[in-house]
Amino acid sequence: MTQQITATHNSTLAIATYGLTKRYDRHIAVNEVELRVKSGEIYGLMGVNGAGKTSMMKMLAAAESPTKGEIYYNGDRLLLDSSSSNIKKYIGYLPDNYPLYDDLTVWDYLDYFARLYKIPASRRRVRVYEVLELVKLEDKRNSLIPTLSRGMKQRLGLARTIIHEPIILLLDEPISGLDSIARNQFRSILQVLQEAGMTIVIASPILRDLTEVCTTIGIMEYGFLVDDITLTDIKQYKTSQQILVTTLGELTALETALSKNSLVKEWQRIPNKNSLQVKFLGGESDSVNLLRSLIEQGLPIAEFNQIEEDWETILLKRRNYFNENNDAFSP
Ligand SMILES: Nc1ncnc2c1ncn2[C@@H]1O[C@H](COP(=O)(O)OP(=O)(O)OP(=O)(O)O)[C@@H](O)[C@H]1O
Repeated sequence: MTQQITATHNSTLAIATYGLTKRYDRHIAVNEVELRVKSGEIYGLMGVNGAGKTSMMKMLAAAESPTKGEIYYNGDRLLLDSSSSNIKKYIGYLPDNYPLYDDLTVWDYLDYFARLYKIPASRRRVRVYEVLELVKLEDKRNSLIPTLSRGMKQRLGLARTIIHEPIILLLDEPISGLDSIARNQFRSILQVLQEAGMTIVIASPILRDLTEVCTTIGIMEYGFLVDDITLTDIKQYKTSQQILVTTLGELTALETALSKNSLVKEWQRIPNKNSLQVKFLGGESDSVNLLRSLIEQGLPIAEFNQIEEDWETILLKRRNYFNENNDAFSP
């Protein structure tokens, strides 16, 4: 049975789950989740506290068994018994609130995990140096862990997670509580790991923590994976652009001129400004033509700017659209 399922599953997906469900007594923490993570991407799992992210990550890391459903890594099914030891070797899992040992130095801590992963003595020293260099903690190798800053501790946690050279990383809230410099440092390390070919899943309740680094964002609500969106989706979405147009003349004259352009879908007046926010269906050259025609009609245009929509606005719009239409989203 497993063989047949494996054969039909898409092995270009680094991670795929089918009907993945976790129930604690009568509470369903993860509900029939169909996660798809492509090889080499950084996938952000976003959801408010209690949405089910940690339960999801624990199942992906084989730290907890699903109540129902299946997990596949590169087309191979993950099972909790010893039959999946080959898959587990390639997973690095950084749990939320993982323990750091206060009486160890940075070096001893990493050396301890290298031994746990049975990295041979001849390779261990080199590997500890490699990860220390990657997370930029070489200078701290002889420091006791309690003397590290929060950002350094998070980077040490990441170093521990990659010590055995996994190809899939599961990071549960790795940058929560870090200041912007520490977040930037952490993010640039993740980008290096992605460039090295790793597939990374990051869980966080804070969308901005994810949008700064992820290539796809999945949204969890009440245990369901309710949406996911890729950078490509966003580009498609942007085929309808928003343009801010400000006139030094009458707004009604601008509205009359806009109504003659078939690519102008609708507009909104901006309160206390002589401006309109215009939803425009054309591409960039069409918007140049629109500006030219407004000027040729004698309108005193003071401002004509594309408004960049951020991920938060787009995701919110998609959520509202799903809720109102109970249907698939189309930009
Ligand atoms: N071991 C457990 N026993 C019973 N209920 C649990 C257990 N672990 C989690 N839950 C419940 O499952 C739901 C999802 O919890 P989970 O920790 O997966 O969410 P989360 O999105 O990671 O939240 P947070 O951001 O706060 O970590 C919550 O209602 C939680 O109370």
